[in-house]
Amino acid sequence: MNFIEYPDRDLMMIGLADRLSSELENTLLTQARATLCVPGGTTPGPAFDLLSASNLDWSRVNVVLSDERWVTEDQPRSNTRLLKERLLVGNAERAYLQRIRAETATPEEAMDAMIAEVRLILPITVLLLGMGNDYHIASIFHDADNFEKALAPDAPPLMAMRSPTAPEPRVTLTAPVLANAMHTHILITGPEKREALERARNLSPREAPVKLVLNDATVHWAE
Ligand SMILES: O=C1O[C@H](COP(=O)(O)O)[C@@H](O)[C@H](O)[C@H]1O
Repeated sequence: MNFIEYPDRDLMMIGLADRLSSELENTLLTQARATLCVPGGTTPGPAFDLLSASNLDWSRVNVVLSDERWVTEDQPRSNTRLLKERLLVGNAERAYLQRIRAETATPEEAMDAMIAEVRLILPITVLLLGMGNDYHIASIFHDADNFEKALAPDAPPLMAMRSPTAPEPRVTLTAPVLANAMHTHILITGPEKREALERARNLSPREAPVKLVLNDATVHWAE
């Protein structure tokens, strides 16, 4: 694990956006396309604002969420809504959005079609993840119904998840896909998440899902 502590959140978002942009740009020197995977939630918005202005050839970039809450896009908790409002604007409007949300009542009804589409944009070139205080990454919650299945080496790339601590059904990219990313970054803020991260270092992936990717990740933290 590489841990970067920044003097404040603004500088962290600038440093992170620069880093993600450089990694995508370098990949596009040798590959036709690159895939950027990003989290939802409350933390990454300012990094998205900066990244969306980056002077990349966004028409060659696939963007996919690490996970989605099964809510409609008009809901504030929709991660797709966050992406559309904060990342896929400006220069980044030309990126291809691989959706992991469909207009079906349950994730299961759309799962086979979404899995087939997600496979087309793998592997992930640049992975940005958030982390909850309970150590979850994407929507891999240790108390979720499909937790063990999502950790299996032969897990499909996308799975439905239901956790007693999550108010709605979720879909999430699974452990093999996340662990196979070329570049991995974790974005966290505040003392509680830093303490959780320190604890996670001595836990197993079953106790702390962040451990699935932590060893190879760069963690970006500011108070
Ligand atoms: O529910 C989610 O939570 C995590 C962490 O979110 P944050 O609000 O604490 O930044 C996020 O990474 C994930 O994508 C999201 O669906």
